[in-house]
Amino acid sequence: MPRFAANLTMLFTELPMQDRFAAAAHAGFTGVEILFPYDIAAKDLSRAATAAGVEMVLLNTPPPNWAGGPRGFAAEPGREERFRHDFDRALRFAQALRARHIHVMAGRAEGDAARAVFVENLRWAVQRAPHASLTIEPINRIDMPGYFLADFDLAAAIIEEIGAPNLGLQFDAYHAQRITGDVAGTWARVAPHVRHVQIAGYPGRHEPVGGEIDWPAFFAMVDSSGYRGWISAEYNPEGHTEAGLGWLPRR
Ligand SMILES: O=C(O)C(=O)[C@H](O)CO
Ligand SMILES: [Mg+2]
Repeated sequence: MPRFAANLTMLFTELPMQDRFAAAAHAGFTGVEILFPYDIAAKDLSRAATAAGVEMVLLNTPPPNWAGGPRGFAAEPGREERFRHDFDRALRFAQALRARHIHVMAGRAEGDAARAVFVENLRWAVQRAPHASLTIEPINRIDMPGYFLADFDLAAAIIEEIGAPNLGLQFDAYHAQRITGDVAGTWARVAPHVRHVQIAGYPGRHEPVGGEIDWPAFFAMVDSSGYRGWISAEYNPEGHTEAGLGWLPRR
């Protein structure tokens, strides 16, 4: 059975960030992720994670603008220097937090030049951080207009092309359903590349309960595929976070 992590950027927002670690542990999560942790000193976040006894699972490459700013530069021609600077910053945070994965965000771009730059930047990153685990995540363009990586087959092709042991796929079931309408079929195609999973109900991006995704079947499929990584709850709670955690196994 995979382990469950709480995305602290979206869950437990009733509390200040440092208090969300303990709240997640109390609720039954054994791991946490933060999309953009850069506003708080890494040592303070690390202390909170250690005190709560939770593992830091993932963070994103900057910039840290969750409120609608750019979402990375890895696929943007002409922004290679900025990408490398941001990547090194993410690496420092990931090392300080002992984070398992770094999600390399592609940013807004399109076309062959963007694909080539994305591949080139990822090749640089996997060599720059051979001991880090890097992920790329297809994100739907309705929620994130213009985002370069919005195709699971393209992500799988790029991972195969680069062929690095420290690069894999971040499979967000919400985006998979929104992009393809077939989360199960998409999983079946790309499962060998998956090294991190995120979940949210579709439609609505709330708790993984009901809606278009058959959650018991999804968890059974992920489990039987041999995936042994983390499944992270990355959704906007309908109400109070705690009140919506009935879906979490082993509580
Ligand atoms: O939007 C998502 O699903 C993500 O996981 C991104 O990391 C958000 O920036
Ligand atoms: Mg996601």
